[in-house]
Amino acid sequence: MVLSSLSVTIVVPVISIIVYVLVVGYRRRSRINALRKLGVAMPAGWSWWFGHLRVLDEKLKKLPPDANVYMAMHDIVPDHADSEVFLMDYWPVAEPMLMIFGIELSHQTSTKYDLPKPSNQEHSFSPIIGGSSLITMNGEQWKFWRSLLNPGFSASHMLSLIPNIVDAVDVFCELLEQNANKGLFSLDDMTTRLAMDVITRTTLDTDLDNQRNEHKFAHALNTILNWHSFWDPRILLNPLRVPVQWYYGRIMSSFIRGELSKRFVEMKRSKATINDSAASTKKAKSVIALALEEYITRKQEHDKTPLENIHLDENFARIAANQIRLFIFAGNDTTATAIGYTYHMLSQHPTVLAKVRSEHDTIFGSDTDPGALLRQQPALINQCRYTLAVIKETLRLYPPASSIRDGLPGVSFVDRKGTSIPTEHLSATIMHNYVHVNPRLWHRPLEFLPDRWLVNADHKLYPPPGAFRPFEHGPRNCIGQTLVLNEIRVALIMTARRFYLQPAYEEFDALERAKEGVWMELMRKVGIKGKECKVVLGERAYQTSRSGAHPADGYPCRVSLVGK
Ligand code: HEM
Repeated sequence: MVLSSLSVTIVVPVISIIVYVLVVGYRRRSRINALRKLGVAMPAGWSWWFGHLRVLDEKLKKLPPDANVYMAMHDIVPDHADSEVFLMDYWPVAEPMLMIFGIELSHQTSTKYDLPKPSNQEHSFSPIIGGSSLITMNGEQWKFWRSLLNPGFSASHMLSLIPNIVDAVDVFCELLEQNANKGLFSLDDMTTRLAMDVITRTTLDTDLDNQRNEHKFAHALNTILNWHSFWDPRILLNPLRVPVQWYYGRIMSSFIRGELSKRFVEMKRSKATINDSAASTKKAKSVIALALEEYITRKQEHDKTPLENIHLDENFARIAANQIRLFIFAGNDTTATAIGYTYHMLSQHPTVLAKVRSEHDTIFGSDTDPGALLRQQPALINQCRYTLAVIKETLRLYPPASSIRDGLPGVSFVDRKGTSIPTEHLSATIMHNYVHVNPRLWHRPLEFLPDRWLVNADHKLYPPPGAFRPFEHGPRNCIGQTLVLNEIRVALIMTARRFYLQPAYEEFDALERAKEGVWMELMRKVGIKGKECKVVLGERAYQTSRSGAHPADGYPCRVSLVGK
């Protein structure tokens, strides 16, 4: 009797789970079949049991294990040039996804239908960001926060923050000088620390001095990121992951909440003394200070609350802290990568580097301190048109991010062949890497040609509207794009004529081989261990899957002083 009730307790749930999996599985597989019948493009090799996972696995096997997963699409993309989209079915691991690499479908995703951010994104980002934030919000909540934060990122306000960037780049120069004519160092590590200092200075008005010594806040974020993955079961199932991320999340949170409270008190004080000339000639306000100012103004005007009675509402403070964590997360790796690849491109194209230097000589003079000039006249960066062209061309070839959205019931895309694709139950990703080198859109797509950003609209090289989208288009475009373009320009203006940076991968690989020892060498010689693939599409500094698509192995590099 006991045995039979026990078996009922075990067998019934097990059978229910199996039936549930079969029913859900059947329904999902049938949807893919229906899409196939509609003519939706998808790579060959689809299986009823594993969707396109085996196709993906075959492609990934040809790449280094840390290569960016989008690289696996390289052979598949040309097969779908007529539709400029294909469906990858990640069953049973994830939702099927439309992989987009044309302008029209990108426009439908980001602008025409402005599809929502994936519903599970908030949960995946939560250990890093702490909860709800701009990048995962939708609807009215997103509108409220975006309108509050937009003024802080406006072009004119960003210009007023150039001196903060110059301060951080000054430290970067000091560290490059210390490394000059010495051993190998990781450029990626240095640009990541620089980007962190710039973001915290500009968004929070806090100097972490993280470039000289890793700050506890940066350490906490890096540790959380090291324990984070969107998909890797080895990380996700590790029982230590949750407590580690919780512990370091608390460190980040308490630091930001402390800084936020300080800024709030400062803002109230400055508002109370608004007519005091000493207060009004203060230095430029950080992004969050402007948001707090707007928050106080709204409280005063809408709720008629007197200034002295305004307090930082707990709910507002919690989400504001998440927004700052988001800025630091969204802006740190991506910007660091963009700076690093810009130096890489200059190192590979000496004539371009010469033109950049000559532009800086013309605008800043050949023997002045460009940092000091920029502090006084930040608008000078807008005269550096060729420098900007170099940065854009780098972002075209090495975009650090992509865009993922959820489909909606009733919304159908139309691909270039005219096929209608119902988006319900699908996700859609705009693959910047492939939109940016789509040969239908770009002339000489794989070549690094900054001049394409300076030619007239009737020139063959002229970029077609909507084809360049590293920061995405539409209402959910990147709020930090002006900051990024300013930061890289300032970095180049202050370094390009002073330093000469060269990648040192061959040397790095030789050192790594030497560390492996005799045993591994023997295994390779007899063929037990295969030859390691370290190049992707001819590039040793290939983009990896680390958030922001960092260059492989941290971009080992050497630096020397120009003319010495
Ligand atoms: C090279 C550097 C950067 C690149 C390539 C980049 C790229 C992007 C892209 C593609 C999106 C849209 C994502 C989507 O559609 O799902 C985005 C959104 C966003 N980015 Fe950036 N980003 C960069 C730097 C920054 C910086 C420095 C900040 C902040 C200081 C920042 C803050 C944000 C935020 C808050 C959003 C969400 C905007 C919204 O949904 O309203 N990003 N970024």
